[in-house]
Amino acid sequence: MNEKTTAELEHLRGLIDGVDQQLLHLLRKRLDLVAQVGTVKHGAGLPIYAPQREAAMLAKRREEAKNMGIAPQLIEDILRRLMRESYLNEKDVGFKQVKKDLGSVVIVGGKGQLGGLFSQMLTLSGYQVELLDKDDWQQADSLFSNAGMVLVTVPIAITCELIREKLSQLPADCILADLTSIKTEPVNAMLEAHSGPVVGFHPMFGPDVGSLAKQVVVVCHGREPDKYQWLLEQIAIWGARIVEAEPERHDSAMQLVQAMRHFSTFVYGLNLCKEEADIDTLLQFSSPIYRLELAMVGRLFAQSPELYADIIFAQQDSQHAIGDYLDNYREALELLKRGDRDEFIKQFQTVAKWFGDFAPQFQRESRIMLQSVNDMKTN
Ligand SMILES: O=C(O)C(=O)C[C@]1(C(=O)O)C=C[C@@H](O)C=C1
Repeated sequence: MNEKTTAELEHLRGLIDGVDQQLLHLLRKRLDLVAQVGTVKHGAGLPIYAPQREAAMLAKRREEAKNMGIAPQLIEDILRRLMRESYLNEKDVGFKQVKKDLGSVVIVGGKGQLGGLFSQMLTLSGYQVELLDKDDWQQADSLFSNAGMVLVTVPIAITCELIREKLSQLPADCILADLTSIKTEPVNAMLEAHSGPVVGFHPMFGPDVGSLAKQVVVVCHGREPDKYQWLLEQIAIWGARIVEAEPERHDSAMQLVQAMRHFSTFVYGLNLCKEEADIDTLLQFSSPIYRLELAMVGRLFAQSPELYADIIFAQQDSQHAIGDYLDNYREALELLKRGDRDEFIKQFQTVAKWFGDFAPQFQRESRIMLQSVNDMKTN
């Protein structure tokens, strides 16, 4: 680089620094306004997530961006990231308490991660939360006697046994609820153990989400839904979307969504490990989609083996789904071995037709994710 180029670049980069600093001031201003919105919403009991406001705002800003010669997707990306920040900041102001006269909430397994998240959300909403873990059972009776709700979030393998053995003497009007990722057996166990209100939940997210905005919580009704309607409203105020499901329908969908997904991810990691693949080299040669795939597989192994063993082994029926997958894999491998390219293309087209409009939709969504993966690269 000659001196003139260096000087020109330095000058321009100085101007860019100035613009970025102005952006910081604008961000500060926006965060302060969002905090005020949070306080107003907290007072009025409005949900953190306001989808109509978001859609209207994004549409307007996209239009304005276009008129200014700025890519509409750029402002959309920036605003979506900012709104993620809003969900986190608004959360800290606290939430309206829907049910004032509940008594305490006892979270059984409250020292686990998911229990911790629900404890935080309930506390931020003004409820008195008591945590009961395996070492504090001597306090159980006194905690249960004042409980308006008992929320069970222990490993799946011991959930039903714990419900049957430890939760059959709750006050009659106490709500019994659980957060287990399978629903049929825990909901039945709760209905057998307790004669009062019963409800099963499955939060469709991990405990590290930060905010519940836009997350999904599946609810399986047990008994006396009018007694726990307030809780559904409370969860909606936290920003989550409630999806109602019959326990059996939930569990059969979970075989595909969870047990099989996690199992094939496990096998993928197992295969890399047995093949002694060198992750550094794989990353060096990886396209964004492969990096994303590696991240999805690798993140499994950063978590608790017991948790995943529980999820996979809890559903006996998932063996069928996994078996079917293996059969399809084997048949597809035969195709490859036969060199039957035409049949591969035919089957590809059949699947593409079956995906229908979802295929291009997923392509659009994943393009944005892949661009983010690329943005994360530092070398
Ligand atoms: O306008 C609101 O209701 C806000 O909470 C602010 C905001 C934003 O950051 O602009 C954040 C979350 C909502 O989903 C919509 C918009």
